[in-house]
Amino acid sequence: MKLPADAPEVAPTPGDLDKHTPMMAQYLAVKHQYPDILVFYRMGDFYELFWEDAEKAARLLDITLTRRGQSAGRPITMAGVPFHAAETYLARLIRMGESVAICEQIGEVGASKGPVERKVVRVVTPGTLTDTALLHDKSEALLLAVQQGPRNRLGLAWMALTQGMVHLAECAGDELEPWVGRIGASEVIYSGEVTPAFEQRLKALQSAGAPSLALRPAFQFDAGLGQRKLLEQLQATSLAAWDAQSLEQAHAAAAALLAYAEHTQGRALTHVHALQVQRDDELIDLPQATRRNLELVQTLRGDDGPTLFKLLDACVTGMGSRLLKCWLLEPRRDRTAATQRQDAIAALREGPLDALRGAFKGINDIERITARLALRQVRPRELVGLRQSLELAAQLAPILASQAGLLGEIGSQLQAPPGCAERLAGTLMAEPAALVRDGGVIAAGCDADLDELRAIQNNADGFLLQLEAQERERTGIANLRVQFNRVHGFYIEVTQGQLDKVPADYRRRQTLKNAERFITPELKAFEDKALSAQERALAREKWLYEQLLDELQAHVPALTRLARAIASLDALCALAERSLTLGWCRPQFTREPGIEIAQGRHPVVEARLAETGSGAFIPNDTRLGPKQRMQIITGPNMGGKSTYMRQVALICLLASMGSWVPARSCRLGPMDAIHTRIGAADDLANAQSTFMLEMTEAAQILHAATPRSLVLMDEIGRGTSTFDGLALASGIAAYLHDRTQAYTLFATHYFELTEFPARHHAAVNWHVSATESGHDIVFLHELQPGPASRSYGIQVARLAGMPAAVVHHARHALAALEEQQTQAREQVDLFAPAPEPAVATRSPAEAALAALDPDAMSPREALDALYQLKKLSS
Ligand SMILES: Nc1ncnc2c1ncn2[C@@H]1O[C@H](COP(=O)(O)OP(=O)(O)OP(=O)(O)O)[C@@H](O)[C@H]1O
Repeated sequence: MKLPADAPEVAPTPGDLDKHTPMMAQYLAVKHQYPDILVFYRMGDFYELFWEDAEKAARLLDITLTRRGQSAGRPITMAGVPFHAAETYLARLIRMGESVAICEQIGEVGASKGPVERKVVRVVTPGTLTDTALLHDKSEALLLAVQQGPRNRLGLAWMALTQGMVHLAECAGDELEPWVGRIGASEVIYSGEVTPAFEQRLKALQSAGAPSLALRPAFQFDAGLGQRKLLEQLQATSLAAWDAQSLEQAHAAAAALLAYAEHTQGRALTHVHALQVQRDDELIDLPQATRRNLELVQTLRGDDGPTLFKLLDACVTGMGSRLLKCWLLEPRRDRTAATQRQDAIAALREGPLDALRGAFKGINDIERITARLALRQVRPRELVGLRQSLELAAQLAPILASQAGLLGEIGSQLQAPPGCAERLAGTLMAEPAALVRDGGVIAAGCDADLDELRAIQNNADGFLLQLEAQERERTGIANLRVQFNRVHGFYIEVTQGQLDKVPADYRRRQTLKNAERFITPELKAFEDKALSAQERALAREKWLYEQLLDELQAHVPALTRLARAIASLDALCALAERSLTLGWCRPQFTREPGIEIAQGRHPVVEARLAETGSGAFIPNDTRLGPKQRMQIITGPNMGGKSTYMRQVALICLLASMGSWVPARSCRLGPMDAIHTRIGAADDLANAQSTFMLEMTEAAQILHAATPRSLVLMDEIGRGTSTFDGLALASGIAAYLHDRTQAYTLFATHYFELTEFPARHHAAVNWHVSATESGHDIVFLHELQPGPASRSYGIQVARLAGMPAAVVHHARHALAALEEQQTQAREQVDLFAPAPEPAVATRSPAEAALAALDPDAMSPREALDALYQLKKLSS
């Protein structure tokens, strides 16, 4: 991997191209167009990288760096990856957030003087992946474009290239982080003209482990162009049908999004013809912290499981899994879709479930194959997969024949485009070669010319045997052989001892140690015919394949529709299967506010307990409404407080996505957000301490929550001294109770807080039960009314294997502390209303200054504001 000692080379600038070898000049011209990303430059069976690219690739991929020859007097450092293994290397680079321009040989070798013509055919970037081998089959690779508009507005446009749908949204400038977090893009593009502060925020997102960033020219972020491009993609005359006509900033982002996507694919996006506008008041808000704390798609340790999604994902197809994940992460406030899904689950449970799930087996990822077809990247074997899938999909619609509602609607969309499967079957071999360029892809009988060319090749064997017999007889050489190899073509081989019998018309082709190889005019003529037949057959196959792709383009919209219908059906079947297997019930939506759950369970903990045989899960009830909005939950460590709170949130989320829920019954009023403040991990990357993070998250919740939000507060205040923590916890509880009025589950170890309900009418004490048996503690995990009598911390420490001396010491210390506290207690009233804070009066200039947003101002506006301030302060 390391170069021989002397210095790394810096790539020469293209200014002095004529001093370079023709090939390096060609390379440098390509590299000049892609200065910031790696260029894979095709040379025969390898993709080569040069100079800095080579050094970077050698470092990232641990491949050998070599030095070969010179160009313009400088040694050429290079590193290469074999063409056939390129995908593995690409996948690794993409995972590291790198992008790669793939430069292929497009001209014929020897067609002209100088190097073969080469061209960048596509750019592989983390957010624009379409290659099945590079994609995770259960998640999308999303590209997001962000436009920083005036007046503190942001425009967002995003898409998965394999889906063909553009999403648009606009939000306030300070909402960038939650939106980017929610969208979960793999790559974010932004204009070269954003303010430095804005760019800094994007970079901070990136360092928090999120997407890779790409800077794009400012002129591409053009609202007018965006609107035109969207209309073109949608083949519509107005965006009004999507209620998207006034989203100017989002249009600007869409312009850059589509331009970048086209640029990476090297062609127009003919499969993109769907649009969805997302408004933040349409979805139930699941902030990043909530997704993380509830372990929806990733555990707190960053693993794929056990998570709620992993438990839910009984889908048979990748398309189904991806859609299910989307339902889970984007539940809607409006319950229409959720109710339709619940109805569908009920109907599936009644009958067609097993038949449908059986029929999904063997169906390939039609969605991704279709996108690759539209981008003309599809491989022969994927098309054979598509054909098989279309045949299998034909069995689905009859199973849904008698269904109404959502299932009936899906059933009507399960139509394969007429003639498509037949066309594929008639054109492609049943087991074609991996790549068209190798031949062996187009079926026999599909094209008369191809059949004829193949016949010439196939007849070669017969011809050679016949020629061999004829020549043996003519020359009397019994061991004469007529053969073929790739390098030398056809030849007649005669061993040393027989050379005197060689006739005059034999021309020498090659001399070996023990034999000579010859060619005759007759064999030469045959060779020309056979070799040209082979070349022509390959060219013909390529042409026929292109014809097939041309023809299939017309089916792309229908195939996309079919893929979506199968994905929905698969996701619904998964939910129905889960509801049956895990014993879930159908939740009821109500107009009145409230959360009522009878015998609720935490689905993931319950599954874990069942898996490990560690006993049954103890169900618990929940009742929250306008009169009882807040539960103060106390009880021992390990008692089940966190589990209980999370289970309430998960049940609400499952219900809102349209799933059935782990409970005996559930009634759910309107809901707009689920906020959680649970546990804390230091965010060292962003230089935030545990306590700072805890307070930041809590503050965000207090600002964002509404009476329709569910708030989970787990042990708030524990990150600082007891008094600070207790004082803050009581302040936060009072704010949530009096002002925010959200449904709140408030778990705490501060016993003082159990006095809170006495002064706050909508709060009530609950505790998780435990009993003592001797010195040991037994957790009952049952939620009971009233405060916990004690905390059992010392017993839990003993269970955890704490040395006996420490436990003994702790018992004594505890007794002393408790005595001291009883004496001090009466003097402090934690919940006495605090006097109103003195509000410092602001001068008019200060007020005007506070209202300014420098990020959103043009230089002209900034100057005007400065004059205005000067006037106010004089
Ligand atoms: N309802 C239940 N039924 C059965 N087991 C449960 C139940 N609730 C919790 N458990 C078990 O107890 C363990 C501890 O639960 P949990 O983390 O919720 O306790 P906690 O009260 O929040 O503890 P701490 O205060 O230390 O955070 C869980 O991992 C689970 O195995």
